[in-house]
Amino acid sequence: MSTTVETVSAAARTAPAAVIVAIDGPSGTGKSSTSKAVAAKLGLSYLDTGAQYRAITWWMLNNGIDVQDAVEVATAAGKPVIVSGTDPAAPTITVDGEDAAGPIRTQEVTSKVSAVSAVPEVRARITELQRSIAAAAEIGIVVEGRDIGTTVLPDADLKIFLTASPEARAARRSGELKGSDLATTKEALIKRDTADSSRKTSPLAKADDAVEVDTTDLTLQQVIECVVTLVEEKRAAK
Ligand SMILES: Nc1ncnc2c1ncn2[C@@H]1O[C@H](COP(=O)(O)OP(=O)(O)O)[C@@H](O)[C@H]1O
Ligand SMILES: Nc1ccn([C@@H]2O[C@H](COP(=O)(O)OP(=O)(O)O)[C@@H](O)[C@H]2O)c(=O)n1
Repeated sequence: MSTTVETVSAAARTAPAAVIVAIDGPSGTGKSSTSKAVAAKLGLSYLDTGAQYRAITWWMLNNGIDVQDAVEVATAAGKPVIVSGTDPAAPTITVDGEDAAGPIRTQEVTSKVSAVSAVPEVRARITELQRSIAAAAEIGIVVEGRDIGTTVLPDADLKIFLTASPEARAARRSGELKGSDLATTKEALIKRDTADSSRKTSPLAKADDAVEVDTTDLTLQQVIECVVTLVEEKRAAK
């Protein structure tokens, strides 16, 4: 009996303390790439909250919901079952048991997601899901989105707010979307940022205690190293 207790307390002494990292910012600033790499490097879980808002939007579109009708969206918000896999090497997302990783990235979902994510009932549902996933991450988690530092996890150990010029962000995004026009991509991106920043319920915003990192002139590797250093400092101080 005493051996078990001693073994457990020895393990507790050597295990790194769970660390919660919130990474927010507009589209194309490098949140997903940075968060995945940092989580993989430090052995943490990873949660892409944008994928969850995309997943609920995809479900609404598939189920004949008028996404411009906030009342209709609010009424349906509790129906889909969204499950996120938090391994940074292979993050997954399913809706009612169906793999949604591909379909949530279509232009149609991208152009509709801001309307759905602005509905308070949608945010309440997804926020609750995000908090339960973060609470279950024993070693810690990197959670990326728009309102993680301000609303979802206001007590996070470390909050990062990534920014970059609209030109840099549009160039990165159109590099991903084969054959897309830079000006159109930039316009769509600015429109979505404006909608996300101006909604009433938990808009895209930098938390007062977040560290702002402008990634415009940084390589992805530099951003990853910067965030890894900040997390390690927080871990050491715990
Ligand atoms: N600092 C950077 N420099 C150049 N390209 C980057 C940088 N950060 C991310 N990228 C690239 O930009 C694209 C968008 O990055 P992503 O991580 O998806 O951004 P977000 O999650 O903020 O929308 C990806 O193709 C990624 O590889
Ligand atoms: N925490 C979050 C994350 C995303 N979102 C919404 O989900 C959309 C898609 O997020 P995303 O992270 O996949 O977007 P990209 O950065 O990939 O373009 C955003 O434009 C927001 O409308 C949100 O409202 N709150």
